[in-house]
Amino acid sequence: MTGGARVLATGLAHRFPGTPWLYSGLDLDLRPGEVTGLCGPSGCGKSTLMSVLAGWTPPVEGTVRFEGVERTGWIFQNPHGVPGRTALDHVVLPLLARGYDREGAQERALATMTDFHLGGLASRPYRELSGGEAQRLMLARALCSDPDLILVDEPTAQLDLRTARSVNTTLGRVAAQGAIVVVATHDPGTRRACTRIVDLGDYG
Ligand SMILES: Nc1ncnc2c1ncn2[C@@H]1O[C@H](COP(=O)(O)OP(=O)(O)OP(=O)(O)O)[C@@H](O)[C@H]1O
Repeated sequence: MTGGARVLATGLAHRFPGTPWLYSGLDLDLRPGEVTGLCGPSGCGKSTLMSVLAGWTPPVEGTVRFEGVERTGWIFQNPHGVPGRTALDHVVLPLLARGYDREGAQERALATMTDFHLGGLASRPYRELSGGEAQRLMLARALCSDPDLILVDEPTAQLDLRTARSVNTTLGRVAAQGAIVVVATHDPGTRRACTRIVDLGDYG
């Protein structure tokens, strides 16, 4: 995480072949510390825009400039883990892949999991985690890779109110640690956790 990252999108427009424009004329200037909520009705192009902001999908019109974005994390709506592996393993393994030794990786993973109120679940197999615990685990794992940009798709879609509230609080914490956070959501609670809302319905 460099802390000086910026994503500058200008004049974005997107459509799929043979279909109407999803959005057009969209400008975004995303900075660390911000949580930007992408809102709008189902099918308006939120996930498509996330893919454009991840640099995976080229925009049909417009440009996206990434400054100082070395690592991007994407947390999908339905997180997939390895059922028989522990919660801790899910956070440790990417750290090992980044060159941490086992002790260092476990220490960092546990500290981050504790931040996300998951410390007590470290040795629990992934298959026994609740939906909200799995979401928070994926956020903890993403944060451990020191991402400059984190894209989160519908993080509270299938969660109860209390768990959703805890996930929403987490988004602010991730941003406060210096990441640019972009979240696609329909949830009023998540909207309140955002520092800025982009309603794609305004660009249709
Ligand atoms: N590869 C594709 N080819 C053609 N159409 C696509 C493709 N991917 C998505 N679409 C269409 O583009 C539109 C926008 O999809 P997208 O998933 O970005 O919407 P969304 O706002 O994230 O929806 P939701 O809130 O339901 O998740 C939808 O009508 C979808 O069917």
